[in-house]
Amino acid sequence: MDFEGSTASLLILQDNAKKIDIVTLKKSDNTIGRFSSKQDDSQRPDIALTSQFVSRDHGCIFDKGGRWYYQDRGSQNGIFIDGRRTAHDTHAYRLKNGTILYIGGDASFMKMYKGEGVLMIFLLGDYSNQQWERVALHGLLDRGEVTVGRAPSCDIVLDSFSVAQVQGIFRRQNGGIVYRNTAKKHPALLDHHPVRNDVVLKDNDVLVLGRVTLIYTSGLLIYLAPQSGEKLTVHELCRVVQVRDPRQSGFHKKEKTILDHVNVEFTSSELVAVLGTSGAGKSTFVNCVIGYEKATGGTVEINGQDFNTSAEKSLIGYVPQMDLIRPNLTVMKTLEYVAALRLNGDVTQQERRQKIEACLGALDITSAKWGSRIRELSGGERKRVSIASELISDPKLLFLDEPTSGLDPKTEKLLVLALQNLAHRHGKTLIVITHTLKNIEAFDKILFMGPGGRACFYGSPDQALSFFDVTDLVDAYDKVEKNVETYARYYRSQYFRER
Ligand SMILES: Nc1ncnc2c1ncn2[C@@H]1O[C@H](COP(=O)(O)OP(=O)(O)OP(=O)(O)O)[C@@H](O)[C@H]1O
Repeated sequence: MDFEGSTASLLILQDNAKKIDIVTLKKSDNTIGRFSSKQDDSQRPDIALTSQFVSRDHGCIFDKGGRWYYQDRGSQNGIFIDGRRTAHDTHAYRLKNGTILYIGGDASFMKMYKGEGVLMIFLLGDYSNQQWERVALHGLLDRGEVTVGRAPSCDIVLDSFSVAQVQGIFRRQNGGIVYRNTAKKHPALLDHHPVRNDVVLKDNDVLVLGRVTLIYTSGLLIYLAPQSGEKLTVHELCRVVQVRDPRQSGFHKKEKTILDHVNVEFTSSELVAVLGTSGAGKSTFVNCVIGYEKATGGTVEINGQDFNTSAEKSLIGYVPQMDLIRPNLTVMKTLEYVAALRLNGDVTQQERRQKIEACLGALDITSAKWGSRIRELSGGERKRVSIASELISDPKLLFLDEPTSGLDPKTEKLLVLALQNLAHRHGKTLIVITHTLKNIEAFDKILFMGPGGRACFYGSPDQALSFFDVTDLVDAYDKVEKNVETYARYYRSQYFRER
């Protein structure tokens, strides 16, 4: 199985940000150490740093069971992880998306000492081909206040809907630089704390505006606007419910596991089918992931952060089986209502219209249909409008409950192709509960659930055929039903071995 989503990178700033590197991490140990050109190349660590504060064999970063960790290797100065010093121990520290690692001589949080410390930011995803933006903030401030936001009129434009039109202002004050977050509905975070009123920026501060992370260092702002690349990690997800015990009289209850330690990782731009016999736990799985039903164990993380507490919750959309759109509204009015509800107040009329048209376009709903009432549409068209309206808030992951049920074969195929288009051309990840195997070859991955809410397989349709040793996937249902324990145990061991 291919779990490409566990790729991670390290952004490294050295020499007062004169040198910026991005390293794609291997899953096994990535050794970190000091290295100079005078040393023998065979001693070169994977992450070779030049700072005098770095020990020759400082520490290492590795992946274990789909999670990333930093472990010290007896370094002299230790390391700061998100501002906390973790010197002289060999505990493995969990790294999450955006974790800041700093090696330096000064005990105050991440202050570069004569520019010789090293600032590193751990990022989930592969950023090797992306360009980091650098803005000379000091220079811009010579001309007065500097605005930052989504609007093209801002001095620093962050092209992301997660950022407000005008998110905040930088200005000079008493020789320092102050950031004020002016967008009340869009809080900013500075080194993981919400920004209230004015904050004075220090070297190597990490400012998070929406989903954009900016590093302030040596008068520069360095940032990478987020692309697609969201990752949803489901870890040991369980749901146990109380049911009436038929062996006992009265109201005696017993526990029933309807979702049993499910582990799976969804990555961007994939169309995923959730398959399984009736009652296998497909809906329970999806409902627990999106938080509609309460999981009794396990975690759901998006980009390495707990999904339930994460501001990234808006990254997920859900299209129920029953369309919630109102039959008497036109297609355009339907989307306008959703846009008014979901988009921030500072989105202009023009931006809103562009967004609506882009969502309709992504589902191939041509302008000829924009004035039609929902009740005048075919089942397939109605479903497309439902999906388009869910796209308004720009979710990166979209869960759909049997979107093709009740559609004729031709419409069904067209809808599946539209879903595939959303995944491959628009960078969405779609997780689709389905009972039908028609068009299954259009899906990138299959999550096969077995009775008792057990995950039995996750991989491509072709891999599923060889895995279950069948020529038609329909025969896998029977095999899973009869051997759920074996498949579930095998899946689990494979999953953890490959991470
Ligand atoms: N709140 C609950 N209390 C008791 N049992 C439940 C509860 N919710 C779901 N179940 C049971 O858990 C099992 C899984 O249900 P779920 O709806 O997730 O299955 P499914 O695979 O989506 O089924 P279908 O394909 O028929 O929609 C079923 O046996 C169901 O009866």
